[in-house]
Amino acid sequence: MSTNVAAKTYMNYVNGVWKESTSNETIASYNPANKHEVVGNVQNSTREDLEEAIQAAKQAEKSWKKLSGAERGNILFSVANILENNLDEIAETMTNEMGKTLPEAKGETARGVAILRYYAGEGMRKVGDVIPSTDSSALMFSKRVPLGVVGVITPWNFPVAIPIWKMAPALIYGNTVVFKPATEAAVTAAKVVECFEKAGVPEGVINLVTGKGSVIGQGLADHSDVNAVTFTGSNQVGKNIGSSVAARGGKYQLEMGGKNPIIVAEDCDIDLAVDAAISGGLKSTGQKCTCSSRVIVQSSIYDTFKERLLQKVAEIKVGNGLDSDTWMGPCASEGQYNTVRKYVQIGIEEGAQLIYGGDEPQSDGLRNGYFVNPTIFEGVTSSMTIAQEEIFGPVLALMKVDTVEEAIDLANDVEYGLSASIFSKNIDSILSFIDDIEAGLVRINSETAGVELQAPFGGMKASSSHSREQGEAAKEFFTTVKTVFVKG
Ligand SMILES: NC(=O)C1=CN([C@@H]2O[C@H](COP(=O)(O)OP(=O)(O)OC[C@H]3O[C@@H](n4cnc5c(N)ncnc54)[C@H](OP(=O)(O)O)[C@@H]3O)[C@@H](O)[C@H]2O)C=CC1
Ligand SMILES: O=C(O)CCC(=O)C(=O)O
Repeated sequence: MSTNVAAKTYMNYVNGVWKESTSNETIASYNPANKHEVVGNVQNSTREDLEEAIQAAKQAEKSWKKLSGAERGNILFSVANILENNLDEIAETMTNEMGKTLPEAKGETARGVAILRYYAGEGMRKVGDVIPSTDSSALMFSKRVPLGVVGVITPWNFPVAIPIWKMAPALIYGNTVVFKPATEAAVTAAKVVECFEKAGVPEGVINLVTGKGSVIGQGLADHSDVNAVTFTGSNQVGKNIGSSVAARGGKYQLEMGGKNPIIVAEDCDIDLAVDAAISGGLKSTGQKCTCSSRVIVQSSIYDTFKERLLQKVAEIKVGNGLDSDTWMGPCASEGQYNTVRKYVQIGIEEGAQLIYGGDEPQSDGLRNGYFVNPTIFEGVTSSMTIAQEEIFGPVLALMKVDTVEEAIDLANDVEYGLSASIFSKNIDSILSFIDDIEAGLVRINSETAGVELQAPFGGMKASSSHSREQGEAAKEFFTTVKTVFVKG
């Protein structure tokens, strides 16, 4: 493990105390825009550290769940205010640590603030229903109660918003949390947890344990005192976590990949569709599970669409996310960079035509980062790897079809079903799309990415474990129901 002495070292947060791992080892987190710069060091934790955190969370749940929803909500309102006051610093850390541009990082942090306020308000809303009993002298009602200890395992691509959209609902409904962030975004995660500490969240209610996924993530999945696990990340890891938690009777929720299509119908506003393909496919360097990666275009407008797309993509400025003129930052890590390069090569070998990018920007200032240019393939068919597998990079695959029906069939011809969009002015095409598309997020004349915190979020098919996150849907996952029968 490498520790950089010049960079700050961040501790675990266990039972209200910032503490070192029993391993006495740290892991350095590097800036993907400059691989020689260490953003911070985080603890390389052990199962012993995790055990302490889980027991602290178990103990704390007894009193946390006894607070009223309004009391827990007031604490979350304070966390929101503290996060808002530290927005610039946290966003800058995010940009340094995983590469997204500063405006995107600020937008995401502001979204974290809004999510916290939404769930803080949830503390004043109902947690049950009165149900008429067949016995006229009895009172029957349902009451939602917390699950207990929740393990939160998150990825690096939304290092503020995803942890908050899992932890805020877990906490407001009375659960306690053990949080294992992605190692590549663990410094940002520590700064988010500092906001919870400063807001006075009682000891043990939220615990941060950084370290390897195979040790800490798997440890959460296996531990019988962890009542539920919520995960966002890759399909492979998600499936393993799901089966580990299910094997011991725990509850789990998985949000995983996407291979999201955007259908460009011949009657659409082509400029709008071009903007959506670029924004939905290339923002955040294509590292969103909701990113558009397949652009399915009707043949009658294909050439016009392609020409305008190429014109606009040529205007994209790749660079360090902190520079104000950068539109697209680096890949988040060497691993992601290698993955993108690998898929570009596979695309070429399988016969797709590379019509833009596929290489790296040549500017001297970018030599030390994991930069790639936006990339466009055409002549992509559904059997090709780049039409089937999640790349998680700035790569668009253009596919040509004759009809909207053909487009919808092609759109559905993947194992994933997270988000899908159509650009059309024809109400029949739009209604068929809404009915027939296999996706949890169905977007009309709007890009595939972009999630609203008050609405259910999740996918069909291999994209999720069929549950939904965010909005009121979170209540389903983070609580269980008691049916109470009272006879006087
Ligand atoms: N749906 C989405 O939003 C995301 C999808 N992905 C997809 O996954 C690919 C790989 O990205 P990657 O970061 O490796 O995603 P992972 O699924 O490996 O990581 C997600 C989280 O799971 C943890 N983890 C890793 N291995 C295990 C394990 N064996 N048991 C329990 N937890 C584990 C990670 O910890 P640690 O960081 O320590 O490894 C991280 O906290 C991407 O290229 C992309 O296709 C990635 C991120 C988000
Ligand atoms: O599109 C978004 O805002 C959310 C994307 C997301 O949840 C993810 O990439 O994991």
